Amino acid sequence: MDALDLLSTRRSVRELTEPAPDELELETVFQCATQVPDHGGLTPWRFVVIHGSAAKARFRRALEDTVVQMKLGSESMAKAGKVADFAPMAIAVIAKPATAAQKPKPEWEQMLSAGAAAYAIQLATNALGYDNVWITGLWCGSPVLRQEMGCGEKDKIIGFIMVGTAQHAFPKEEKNTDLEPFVTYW
Ligand SMILES: Cc1cc2nc3c(=O)[nH]c(=O)nc-3n(C[C@H](O)[C@H](O)[C@H](O)COP(=O)(O)O)c2cc1C
Repeated sequence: MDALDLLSTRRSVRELTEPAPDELELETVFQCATQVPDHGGLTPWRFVVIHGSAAKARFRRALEDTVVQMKLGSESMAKAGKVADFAPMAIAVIAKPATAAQKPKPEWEQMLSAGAAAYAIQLATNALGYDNVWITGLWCGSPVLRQEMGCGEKDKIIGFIMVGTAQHAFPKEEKNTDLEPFVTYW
């Protein structure tokens, strides 16, 4: 797919089913995710792939334990189930600021690099023919998920890229944004 076509027609998809990328395709996806701009070469990102029945069961348990631990109630428990079943694959993107680096860069810059990595995962999976959506919700702040994913104090789960194949065909058209409010030419 032409790069500009991909960038100008990308859409999030919320109804996702099998198939999801295989191991070889994931290698490509993470090669793309790790080519993002990265001031100082600090590699401030980590990725956790949740795929397959064992991983999905672990994810579900962590989501449900979050609801119990944070006393969030039955509505959130239902949401936890939906997140667990959202897609055949979830990729957690964790911003891992290298604060102890010899020449650290501001944390906000490192967060943005992780955000770029998340977007690269979206674009790369799209380019491979899959669909996805980036979600966050209260799950990103979950102490259970943070611990399960080995987050340090400064680390932030910045999203879960839910990946699979669109259940229904959908039109891919350019958004044709009215650019006037967003762009100034000096
Ligand atoms: C950091 C971030 C967090 C998001 N969190 C959620 C979320 O928790 N739930 C949700 O439905 N959409 C969430 N979205 C929005 C969707 O990923 C998507 O971008 C939005 O629905 C617009 O669709 P589009 O990407 O096709 O334009 C989030 C987007 C970003 C960038």
